[in-house]
Amino acid sequence: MKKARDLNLLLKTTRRISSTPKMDPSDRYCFSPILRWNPEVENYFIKAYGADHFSVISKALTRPSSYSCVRVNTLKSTSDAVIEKLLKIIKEKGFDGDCHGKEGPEPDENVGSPPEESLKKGPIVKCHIPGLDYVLFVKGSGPHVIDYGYVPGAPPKEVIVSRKCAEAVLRGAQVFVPGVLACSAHVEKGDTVAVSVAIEQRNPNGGWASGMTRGTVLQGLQTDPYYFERNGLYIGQGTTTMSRAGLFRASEGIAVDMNDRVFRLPSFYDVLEGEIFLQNLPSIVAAHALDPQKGERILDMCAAPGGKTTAIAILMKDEGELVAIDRSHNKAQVIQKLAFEMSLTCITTYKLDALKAIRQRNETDDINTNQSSNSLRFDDEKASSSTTEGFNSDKTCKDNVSNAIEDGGTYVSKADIRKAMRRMRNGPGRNQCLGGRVENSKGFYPDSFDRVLLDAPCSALGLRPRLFVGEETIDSLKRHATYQRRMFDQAVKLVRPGGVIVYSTCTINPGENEAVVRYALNTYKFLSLASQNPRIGGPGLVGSCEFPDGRTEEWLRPGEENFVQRFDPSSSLDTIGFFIAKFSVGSKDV
Ligand SMILES: C[S@@+](CC[C@H](N)C(=O)[O-])C[C@H]1O[C@@H](n2cnc3c(N)ncnc32)[C@H](O)[C@@H]1O
Repeated sequence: MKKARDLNLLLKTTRRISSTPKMDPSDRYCFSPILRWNPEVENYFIKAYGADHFSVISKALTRPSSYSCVRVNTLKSTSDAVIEKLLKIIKEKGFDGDCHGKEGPEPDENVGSPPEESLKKGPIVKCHIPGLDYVLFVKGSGPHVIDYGYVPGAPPKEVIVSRKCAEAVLRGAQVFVPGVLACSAHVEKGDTVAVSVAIEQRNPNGGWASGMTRGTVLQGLQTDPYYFERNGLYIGQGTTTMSRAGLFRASEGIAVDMNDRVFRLPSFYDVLEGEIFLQNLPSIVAAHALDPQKGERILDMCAAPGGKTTAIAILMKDEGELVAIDRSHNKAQVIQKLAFEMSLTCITTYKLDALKAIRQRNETDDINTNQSSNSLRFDDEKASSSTTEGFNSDKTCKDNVSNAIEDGGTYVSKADIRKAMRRMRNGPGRNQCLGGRVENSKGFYPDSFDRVLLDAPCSALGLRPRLFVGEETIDSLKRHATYQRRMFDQAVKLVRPGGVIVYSTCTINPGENEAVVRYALNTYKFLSLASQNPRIGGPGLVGSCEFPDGRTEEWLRPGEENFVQRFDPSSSLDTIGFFIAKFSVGSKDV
């Protein structure tokens, strides 16, 4: 009876509806997004994975993993202590950590495949991979069918948010004012609203746009523009913190306080700061693959926000020198702050373009040195990190400056000494952050690192949840790969013979993964693929792909596939899409 009535409603609607598949209006509230790809990119991925597998990957990308992965700072705490604290937080504050007083969900057996069978035993378990018992999995659940209070003819009040906002909400965030695009008429502060997402649609000139004007008034009826585009795109229910007028007048703040989301994942934002770090499992595995050792000099070439940097520092037991660079000053500050919070002192952070990371041996501008590794340590790091320790006399400053010079065994100009003393006296100034000032660097000498991690900027086509990926074209994917090769060239120069390079990305694109490995092996005969520990990802792609323009992209050759790790978002590990390759560096004379 209800179905017949709803069908009648459907039939009464406009021309637009006749081209839309008919569905029960209440079905529109079941979360079932379809990822839209650029057609050429879709064809390319279908060639790589096969149509069926690619469709499963595509679907997995629209959902978050069914668990959160927490890395314990073992220099400050233990897994057991953290489990105890997190369980207490969940009990006191509710599962989303937002103090709504909600109970955590009962373990739900139908939420995909968690990484460990043992997740069924409770909401938090230790990772069973040998050496990774400091990694904790906190179980989430979903997709849930939320009762939005749909009544035919009297639809629930609604808020439509931007796609980026929705992706964040699915990961546990609130709806912030800038993310709100449209809202029902007569919404008041404290109203319960159904939250859905406006996703980019193809427009007549071939581009993509959500086409929604901010401030649109929704009736919630099928005559609303965008009504049908949002079938299956409802992401949760929340309470408005302001009226409709306020939502579009304000420029910041929480707009909708989410009460329920289609995926319930623990949000440990701002919880146990310095003691834990929320990080994807493959990223932690990448730090292990690098196999950093105490006392070594290691470079993290694209380090912000510092997730892998801090994981590496902990594996080094905070002994040695870990140089973390990022092109963006603000992002480099985030690394510095994180290192400070985690009490990691072996990390030196610089703002530096990795493409200009090589410093020639004859460069003498303001520092002369005959040793390769520590030349920038005094002026960039020691002086500034000392600043945070609160030196208050010129004598102390001078002593520290002198010690720093002696430590590094380098010549430092008087101007540098004056600058360092000023910094120590004055404390943090402009551009400084918790953890000290982030300096620019002039680069590093060739062969000056034992190990290099190149966690390259990429198309990020492995990150989850993604609700739209149509912006990536074959050309844009090619540009990412070109950039990665140029970065790899720098990594090869900076690592010493006998050293190690780990290359990683968070994309499923073989052009940025296997094809970069092929480039590396073809170009640098002294590189060889090395085995990784742990190895929990799947094998790499072997073969090649021909593009319509005649270009051929070569991937791995038989025998190479088991040296790399490919994390498939649709696999039972239920991680983001990720790729890791490890290279041993032989003698560069060959
Ligand atoms: C994939 S993210 C790195 C994530 C990081 N490794 C982590 O685990 O937290 C890539 C980073 O590369 C940085 N980046 C992009 N181009 C760069 C360049 N030319 N030099 C240095 N950093 C660059 C970006 O600012 C971004 O922070």
